[in-house]
Amino acid sequence: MVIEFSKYHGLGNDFILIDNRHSAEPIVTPEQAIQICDRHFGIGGDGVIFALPGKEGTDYTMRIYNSDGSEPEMCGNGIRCLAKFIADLEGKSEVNKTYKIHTLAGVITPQMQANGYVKVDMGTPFLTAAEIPTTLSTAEDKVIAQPLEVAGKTWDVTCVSTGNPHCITFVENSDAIALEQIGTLFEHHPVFPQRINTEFIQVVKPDYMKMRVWERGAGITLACGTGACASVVAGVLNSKCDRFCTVELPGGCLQIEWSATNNRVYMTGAAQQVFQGKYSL
Ligand SMILES: N[C@H](CCC[C@H](N)C(=O)O)C(=O)O
Repeated sequence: MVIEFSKYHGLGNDFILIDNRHSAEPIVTPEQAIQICDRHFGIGGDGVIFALPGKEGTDYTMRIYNSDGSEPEMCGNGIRCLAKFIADLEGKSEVNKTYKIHTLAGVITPQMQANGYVKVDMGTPFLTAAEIPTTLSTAEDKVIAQPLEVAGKTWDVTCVSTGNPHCITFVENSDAIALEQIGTLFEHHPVFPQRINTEFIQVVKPDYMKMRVWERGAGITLACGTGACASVVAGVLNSKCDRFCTVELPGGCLQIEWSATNNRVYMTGAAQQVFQGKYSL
């Protein structure tokens, strides 16, 4: 089977996007997604994203497979890429156009901005141990600055779900973290029954933080949108940052706001198409 695809990235977090509007199920299997994402034997990417028909009153449905074939609930950089992909498919790019996208994390609404960026209402964060999920605290308790032993060191971690699970720890120097060695130890730690995305945050000033990330199902990526949102929520919960914060990732910057008025998180950033092609499965 030959599939047509478009390659997009959000701050270097890169995805293969597939027009799946003619089928209610993804036309590529998780096993095929692993092959497609391989950077030597396939197209190369952090994941595969499908634009499926909308349901329950939404315009489209987003499904995504990580590069290890697992299916996460949501992807922040990915949904900005999807919004751009949809505008390209529909042959129009309307400033302030908002798409209603059905995801496994609920209905998410990306809005096209005049400067070409995309602003996304990411919904409300989930903070109890049961909602992450994690066994680090009792089910109905929040997980804020809790000790977690990883690689012979005790880390103070705060857990936030943005539809997908995140573990955030604040460090003096995010560049000094040996992500290659410890990222997978966090991801597969037994206190995270659905694995975890882990963010290492250096707060430069109250409205500016640096972030590095080890993603569940993808490893080290250049950016993580849901992770940036979760990190600002964790920063506010730990009184380390403002509710409106710039997050600098290796691939670029995102503007994140955790609204004090409606408890929703907003993410604004770029998303770009880099090439299109056909791939033989
Ligand atoms: N690897 C993540 C999904 C992609 C999230 C990230 N790429 C983003 O931009 O939010 C997970 O399994 O939860």
